[in-house]
Amino acid sequence: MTVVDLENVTFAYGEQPAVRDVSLTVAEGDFLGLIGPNGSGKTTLLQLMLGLRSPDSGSIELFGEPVSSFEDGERIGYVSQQATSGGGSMPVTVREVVTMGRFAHAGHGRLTNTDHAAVDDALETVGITDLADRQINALSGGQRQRAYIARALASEADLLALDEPTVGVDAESRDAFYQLLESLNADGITIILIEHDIGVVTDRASRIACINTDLYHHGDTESFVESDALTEAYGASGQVVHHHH
Ligand SMILES: Nc1ncnc2c1ncn2[C@@H]1O[C@H](COP(=O)(O)OP(=O)(O)OP(=O)(O)O)[C@@H](O)[C@H]1O
Repeated sequence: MTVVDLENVTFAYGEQPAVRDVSLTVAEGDFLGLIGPNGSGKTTLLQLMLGLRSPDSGSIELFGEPVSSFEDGERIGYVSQQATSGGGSMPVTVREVVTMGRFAHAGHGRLTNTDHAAVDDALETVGITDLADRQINALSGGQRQRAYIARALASEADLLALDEPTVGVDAESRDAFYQLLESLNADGITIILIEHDIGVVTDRASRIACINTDLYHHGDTESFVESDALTEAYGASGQVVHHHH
């Protein structure tokens, strides 16, 4: 089954396109690494895929339907850069954040036992049961990311989209975090991951999309490693791996 299908998608903020004529598909069960230099359109492309931005031209389907027909958050867990960087000062607990993932299921009624069980399961899966009653803003970066993943799991998302989720996370937590992603992927959740560390992407992802406004590569990780796409997309600057902060 095709989860995301982009055909000839172009998007510009002003005159200059951020994403140009990109066509690609993400299949159920894929672990897609989305890479490219700074400002190359990765976040924009991800937001287009999720229906958070409308393309200037081209078409986008999610789960075989036009992306515009999807309700906010339906079937999708999106962990944005802002979500994990600790922005927002809402005094909410981890349990409340994860419970928000159930609102689509609970409708306007009260949360059922099934909802509470789904929240407990999600907290358990990502290993933060002991943090459930802490304020979300009092967590470390890595713990906060797990909380947002748990929210996606509680919503029974089929697709998890993450935008540089390990910025500011120490190496050990980062490794554990990517192991969690791999095990979720093995359980059948489709993953799209923006990550600036190319070594991490080629180690973990089954497929790679490499962009710099234009799409330079889309295919399995092995064919990417053997191709010239990396040097072509990153240009002569030689800036292959960059670090934020
Ligand atoms: N809201 C916006 N308004 C205007 N221009 C924008 C906006 N967001 C992004 N851009 C521009 O569009 C281009 C693509 O940005 P985008 O954030 O998609 O790239 P990115 O690959 O995710 O970057 P990074 O790796 O630095 O996070 C950049 O040139 C950026 O300056």
